[in-house]
Amino acid sequence: MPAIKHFNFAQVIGDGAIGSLICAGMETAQLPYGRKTRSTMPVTTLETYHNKPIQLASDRGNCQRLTADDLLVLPIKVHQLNTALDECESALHPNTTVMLLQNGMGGEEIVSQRLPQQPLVIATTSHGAYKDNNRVKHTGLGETKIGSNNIDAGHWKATAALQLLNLCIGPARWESNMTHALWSKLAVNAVINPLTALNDIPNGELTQNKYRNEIELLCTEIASVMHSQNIHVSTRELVDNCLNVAAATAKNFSSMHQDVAHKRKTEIDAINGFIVSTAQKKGIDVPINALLVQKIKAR
Ligand SMILES: NC(=O)C1=CN([C@@H]2O[C@H](COP(=O)(O)OP(=O)(O)OC[C@H]3O[C@@H](n4cnc5c(N)ncnc54)[C@H](OP(=O)(O)O)[C@@H]3O)[C@@H](O)[C@H]2O)C=CC1
Ligand SMILES: CC(C)(CO)C(=O)C(=O)O
Repeated sequence: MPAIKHFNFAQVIGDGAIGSLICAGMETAQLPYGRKTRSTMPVTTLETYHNKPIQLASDRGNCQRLTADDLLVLPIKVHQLNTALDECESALHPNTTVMLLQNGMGGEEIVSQRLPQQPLVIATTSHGAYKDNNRVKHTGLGETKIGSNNIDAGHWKATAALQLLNLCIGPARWESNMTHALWSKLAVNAVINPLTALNDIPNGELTQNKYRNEIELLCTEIASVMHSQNIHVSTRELVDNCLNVAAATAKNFSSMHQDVAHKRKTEIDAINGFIVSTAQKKGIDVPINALLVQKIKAR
């Protein structure tokens, strides 16, 4: 069997929760990586799920010059992508692979409009991590899906990206239909994130009966928008999936809950906002999603 080719170097943008998990995986596997951070107190340590501390490589303020055999990892929010690309675009080779890793939609469009020829892989993860000053704690084990609309699964860059994610936030698997995987995750985030943020509750509380009606109405809207994108799921499947994730992450406070609590910009535009704008284009009414966008923005 031929040896797997790795990326020569991975440039990770930010020292966020998920980015730090990825760096810790590369640190452990002794793969070359760099971090571009901008905080006054950058993350130095990742505490693993089993409480083992891993020291991360020192950060640098700039993106390093990257070659065709390197990887740019963007584990940042959709609304942070344009700034990151402004800062990194000139450091990219036309064949540097770019990896997107975030909740919500719109990231692929931003990157492919700005860098239409760039090899691009898109990933979504259900691992949980929490950033507290200069430490990140791996709080929940999950899995990661990855796919691409411009690299074949057999290309070495696809294999290398999958291998990297398996080392850092595995188990990871290649999805031939990433659009489907992203919509499924979007549906979960569109229910759990705003409802936990607005009701100030951990994820597990959403399994209580008093939230069931709102969750069902929300999932009915989301299922009809997904249907308009040729993704055929029933309201029942969406509700069950949301409740399963809420139960599996019962003690977690969702990322939107944390953003609201810390008065940070939320990802509502890339989550429920994306559902609303997709629905508008198709002439579908989604009043509950629209109301959640309004309510989160009013926080
Ligand atoms: N944390 C989790 O458990 C999970 C998160 N996700 C998703 O993954 C994505 C990332 O989440 P998470 O890691 O939690 O987010 P964080 O806010 O912890 O991480 C993003 C980090 O990147 C930094 N950053 C953004 N742009 C730049 C830039 N141009 N240069 C340098 N640093 C930059 C931010 O800095 P600053 O603070 O200054 O903005 C921030 O520290 C989100 O879409 C989230 O929804 C998905 C699954 C689970
Ligand atoms: C899966 C879930 C809801 C876990 O909290 C999440 O992705 C988030 O908080 O953004």
